[in-house]
Amino acid sequence: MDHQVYYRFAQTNGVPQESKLANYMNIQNSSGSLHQSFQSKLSIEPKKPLTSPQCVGGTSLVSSAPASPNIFNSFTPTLDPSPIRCVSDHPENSSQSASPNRVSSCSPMSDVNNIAVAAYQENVGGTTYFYPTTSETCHATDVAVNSNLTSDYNVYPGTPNHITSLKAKQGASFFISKDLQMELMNRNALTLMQANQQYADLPQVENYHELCPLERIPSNSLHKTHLGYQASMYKAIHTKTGTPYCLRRLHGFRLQNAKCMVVVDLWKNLNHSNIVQLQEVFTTKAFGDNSLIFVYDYYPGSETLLSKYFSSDQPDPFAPDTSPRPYSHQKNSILRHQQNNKLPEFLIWNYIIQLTSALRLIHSSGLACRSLDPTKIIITSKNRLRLSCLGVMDVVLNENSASVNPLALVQHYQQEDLTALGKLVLALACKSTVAVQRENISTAVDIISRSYTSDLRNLIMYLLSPQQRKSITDLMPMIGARFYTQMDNLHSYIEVLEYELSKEIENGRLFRLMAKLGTINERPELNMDGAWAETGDRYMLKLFRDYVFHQVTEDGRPWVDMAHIVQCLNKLDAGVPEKICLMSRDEQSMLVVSYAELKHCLEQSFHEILNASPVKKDLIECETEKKV
Ligand SMILES: Nc1ncnc2c1ncn2[C@@H]1O[C@H](COP(=O)(O)OP(=O)(O)OP(=O)(O)O)[C@@H](O)[C@H]1O
Repeated sequence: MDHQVYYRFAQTNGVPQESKLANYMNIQNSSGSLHQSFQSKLSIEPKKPLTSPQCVGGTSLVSSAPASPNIFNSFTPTLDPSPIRCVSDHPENSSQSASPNRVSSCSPMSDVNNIAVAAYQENVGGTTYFYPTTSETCHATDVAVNSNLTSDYNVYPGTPNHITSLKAKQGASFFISKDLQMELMNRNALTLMQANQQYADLPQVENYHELCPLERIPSNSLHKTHLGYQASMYKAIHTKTGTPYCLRRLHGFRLQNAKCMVVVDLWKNLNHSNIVQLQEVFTTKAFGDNSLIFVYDYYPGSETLLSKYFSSDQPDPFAPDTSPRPYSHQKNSILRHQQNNKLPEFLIWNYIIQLTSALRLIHSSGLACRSLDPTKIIITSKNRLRLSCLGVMDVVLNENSASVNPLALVQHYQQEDLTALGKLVLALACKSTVAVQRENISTAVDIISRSYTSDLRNLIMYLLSPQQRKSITDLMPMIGARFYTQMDNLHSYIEVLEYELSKEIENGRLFRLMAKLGTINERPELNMDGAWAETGDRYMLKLFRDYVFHQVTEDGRPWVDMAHIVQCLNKLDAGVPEKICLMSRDEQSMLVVSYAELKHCLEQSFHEILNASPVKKDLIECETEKKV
């Protein structure tokens, strides 16, 4: 089959693009598809002109790679294998030396992001080549690496060394890791979750709608929690911002006075990574009663420490043994249970660090938690703990009477917090909530002395000792160097997340590019022009779309290669001077075109669409306005 090869430059108008811009050569190709044998035939082109350095504005991209049409072989994973050197403009370069072969009709390649690329053409053996003009060519001696030179495109920076081992484990990918993806998607799904039919009649409460219970709402009002008040939890969406929140409702609660709102304001200002932030507190009759609502940040997929570690499925080893077995027998079974189920010590210290960190802020703000309980601490992924019920006790008990010294009261509650922390750590170490009951404490401490370090035991003993006046700051030396381990783990995890994020930034960039391509390709009409998408610049982009996405093997089967797609899009985004060969669908014509030209076509065509569009929005608009 005969193919006509056209070298196209700048002349983007005219229908079709195959208007003869240059001489052509005929190439025999048996299959007609874009495959290697065809490519090898094309690479017979003389190398000399094609390897000449090409200067883009003040920056020269000196490439040793042949610029011959390269189809399958060009799918190497790097953007451009050639070394890229930044060359400053040299006065000598600006004088254009005329060459007999250079035709004055050569049109400078039009502005690509303000980068003018001029060109001349030359006929070698019947094939026309286009080169940058002398003014643009730069001598190697002029090369001066200018570190301040900024480009309008990003080059994929590779993977940081410390991530590579992890990457090797996970398997390199263009996308965010599967585990993280699943986790985030799961959270999204939970955030979008809607109440089923049973709760369809839940009202809108002030600015919060789409209420969805986070636990079964007990129909029995005798099911009391929170100091005698029935309580329920909902996810709700803020009507104005669309942000999800968590509402804790106390049923049938009448607020006597508004003094407690002073403390509420203190809680609202408390911001810490281990605290569920309180947003607001209000009363409502929307449920048909007097309800008190506490609005907190919503953390999808969280569960309480109680449900995570103290499952009711397993019998508690510390539960009173009614059988007539000797005490030693029960102690042995507790030991066995503890050995089989015990939490790793580093995890317990991890929790201690998080909880003490939150308590430190709370106490130093003149407040007390008062709900340090496994049911009021939520845990999300990566063992992140958060105190989830802050401020409720202060409002419900509302002890702001004149007779009470508020400072003394807070100090008392802070001491209670520390005792509660000791019990919590003991319960976690024994995996038993019954272990913290007064009669079990000595057995429990004995048990943990056998399983954990003396540091952990000492911390628990300190917190549970009734005599001393304790302080949260006393715990810091007890935690000691474990802080550094925790920090190191956190920093490593941040680096992993940043690496995952950087991949998605690249994907976002390519998505915007594809959004532009998709907006242009196959558009039925623009400004009453039904042939718009099939002519001029758009025709080039259509062929490019085929080149990127519709490659086939020699025998016509689809060739799906992500690396090829990503590489082509990256080169398009960068507008590199590398040329590719595009073929019309009827296989009668081929066009040799550079990515820089294609990028220009894309920008031009997209602008045409934007200019005709009444609404210019979101990503595409941002992207476009940034570049214009
Ligand atoms: N801020 C929050 N974001 C998301 N889910 C939360 C949040 N706070 C609590 N939850 C979830 O709501 C559910 C109920 O929480 P709650 O604090 O009422 O615990 P509980 O074990 O039911 O305690 P109680 O028996 O005292 O009501 C739990 O599954 C918990 O994980």
